[in-house]
Amino acid sequence: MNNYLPVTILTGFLGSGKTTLINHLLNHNQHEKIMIIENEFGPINIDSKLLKSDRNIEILEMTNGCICCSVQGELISALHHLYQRRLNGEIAFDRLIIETTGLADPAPILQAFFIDEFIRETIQLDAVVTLVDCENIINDLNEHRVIASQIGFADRVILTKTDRINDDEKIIIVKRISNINRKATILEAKHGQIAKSQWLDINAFQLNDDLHLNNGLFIFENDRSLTDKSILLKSANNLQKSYNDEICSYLFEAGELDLKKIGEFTETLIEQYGNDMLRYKGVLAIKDQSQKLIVQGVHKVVGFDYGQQWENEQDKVSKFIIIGRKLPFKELKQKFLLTAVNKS
Ligand SMILES: Nc1nc2c(ncn2[C@@H]2O[C@H](COP(=O)(O)OP(=O)(O)OP(=O)(O)O)[C@@H](O)[C@H]2O)c(=O)[nH]1
Repeated sequence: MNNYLPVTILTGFLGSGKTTLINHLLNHNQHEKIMIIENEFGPINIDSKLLKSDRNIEILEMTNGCICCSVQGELISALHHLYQRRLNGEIAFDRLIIETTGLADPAPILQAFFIDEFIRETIQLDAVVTLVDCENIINDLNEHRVIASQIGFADRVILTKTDRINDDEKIIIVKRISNINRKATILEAKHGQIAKSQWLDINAFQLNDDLHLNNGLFIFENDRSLTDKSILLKSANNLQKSYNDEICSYLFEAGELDLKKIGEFTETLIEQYGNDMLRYKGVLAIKDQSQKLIVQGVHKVVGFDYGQQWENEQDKVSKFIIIGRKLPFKELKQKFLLTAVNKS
């Protein structure tokens, strides 16, 4: 065991299948030891009873309230404590999963990883994984705002209970989720069955140039390569329904950009709208620069870095995606386009 400690935030509304997924992971992952932080409302944590006790699992329960509103500080000190005990050899585990209560907005949980310097430097936030209960999602989305937020923050959305719906219903659900979050890869798990490589060790918070935009459901052909299950969605092309979800994806595209102008645009954007920007990522082509400029952020926490080289001139297209709450899309698009270099 080394000091490297990856953390996955697992969210999903009440009954969406979080415990079922973890149980499946534990049954098929004998080599790794997993620490789980569970957070439920109320004084008794029922979930830990449902999780099969196993040698390769330790559960830390946080039952004083919801992580998201009252115990962010408690989460931070729990993370410090766990890390230190692991370092001292008092407990051994290879990864940590934070299973949130179904009612939690992931924002404050995510923020804990950025606001605390010690955590930022020692613990690697791997990804936010959100489960969606396909049997109930359409009704629940309209009634519980937190679900759109859980989907909006996700790097992976895993559909559950797909055995309870037909393909047409699945298409509608996939479209609705894509409308909210076009950056997350949408996958499927029946009764928790999904390979761990599909939702663990994603490295979603590393500054890399992977800006994968989803248009549908994905399956993994082998361990890592994603294949668009487009057949399922072709029949849905005429489904042009627009949704009124508060949170949705905004995509900006242009050619080469002026570094100073895009810097100013991003700064103003974050200053004005950072609170309403759940996640965002840009892979940008900068004039006279052979490397891709990567921008990635959560609310007002943003990181910039140069990534790989562009392979050839024709590929130099700048893409910037924001998953946000009620942003003035037309106005922002116009401002983004103004940062482009005029080629004439
Ligand atoms: N039909 C069907 N049922 C499922 C599937 N996945 C989970 N379930 C069932 O859904 C119910 C809720 O699953 P849990 O894993 O307890 O969900 P949870 O997200 O941990 O629930 P909370 O802790 O209440 O938020 C259980 O009865 C599961 O057996 C699935 O793919 N298909």
